[in-house]
Amino acid sequence: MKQFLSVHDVPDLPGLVQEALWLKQNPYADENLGRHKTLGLLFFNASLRTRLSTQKAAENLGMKVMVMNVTTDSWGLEFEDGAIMNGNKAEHVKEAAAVVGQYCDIIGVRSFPSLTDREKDYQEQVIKQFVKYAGVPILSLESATRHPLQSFTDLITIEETKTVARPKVVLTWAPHVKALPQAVPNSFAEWMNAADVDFVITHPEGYALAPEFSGNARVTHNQREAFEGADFIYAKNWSSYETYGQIINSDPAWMITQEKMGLTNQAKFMHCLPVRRNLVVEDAVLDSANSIVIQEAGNRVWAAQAVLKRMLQA
Ligand SMILES: NCCC[C@H](NC(=O)CCC(=O)O)C(=O)O
Ligand SMILES: NC(=O)OP(=O)(O)O
Repeated sequence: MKQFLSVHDVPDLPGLVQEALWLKQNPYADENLGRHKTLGLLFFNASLRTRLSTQKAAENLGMKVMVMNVTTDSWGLEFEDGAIMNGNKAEHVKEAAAVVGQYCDIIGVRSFPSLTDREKDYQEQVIKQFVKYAGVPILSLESATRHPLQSFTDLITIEETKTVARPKVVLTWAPHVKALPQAVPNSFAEWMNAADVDFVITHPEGYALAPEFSGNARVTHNQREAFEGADFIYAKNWSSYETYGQIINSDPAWMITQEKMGLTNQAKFMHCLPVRRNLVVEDAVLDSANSIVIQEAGNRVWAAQAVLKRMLQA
């Protein structure tokens, strides 16, 4: 793989899933593959899981890792072509990406959307500028519209915990106090549509995902109906795509409760984390035996390791 920005960069999805599950059993099998190779991780936004799991994955492959919180530790970056740089941005991405490319063999980038300019966010300007100017392969650590390492993790977690061959997987919107990106649900939908699962999305009116991501998934505004017979409940808040970046519903009735989990086929509860307790999901669900959020976060290592392995072999 020459880059990892979306599921479209994966030539054989079942093969990559098996690779990640194999690496979970054999974490040090490729400990010399990344010898003398350096991974740079650039964060424009906060992270706990992505930062630590990707670093651990790279170290399991023998890579050296450099991590930078770009917004606080480096120069303000300009992304507009032809900009007259007389404001507070000291460096253009043309130089910055190319320079980091001199030090690193692979560069990971996390950059959230503005949530103010839909067209610009969905053009993925930031990560695409890194692809254009870095001169080395780029790994998405969550971009404006996608979080492929998370979605890949979610798929391997479903694969290792499913009890039926073709599980019913439900992506459900849940309330939140902040306007959050659509990256996680977009990406989850894109990966589930590419996998062999029965995929359903449920959200309040006005929260439809961009059609390029929801694809042919079944969509319902009736959360209880969606939960019936589900094998996996994947909860996530997102801000509206239609009324771009806005919170247009905060109805607590959409919170995930034990009572609603009772409608399912003893579904496993999933969330990418961080999650706000008793707002998105009640304590009783997160603390139940059916919650697999910690296992899911643990699997971030194996997803990242499988992807980095393929990128090193490219
Ligand atoms: N990387 C996983 C999710 C990151 C981000 N969540 C957040 O910003 C939560 C922030 C808060 O709860 O204050 C999101 O939804 O895309
Ligand atoms: N799920 C996830 O990406 O977590 P972080 O934002 O903490 O990296």
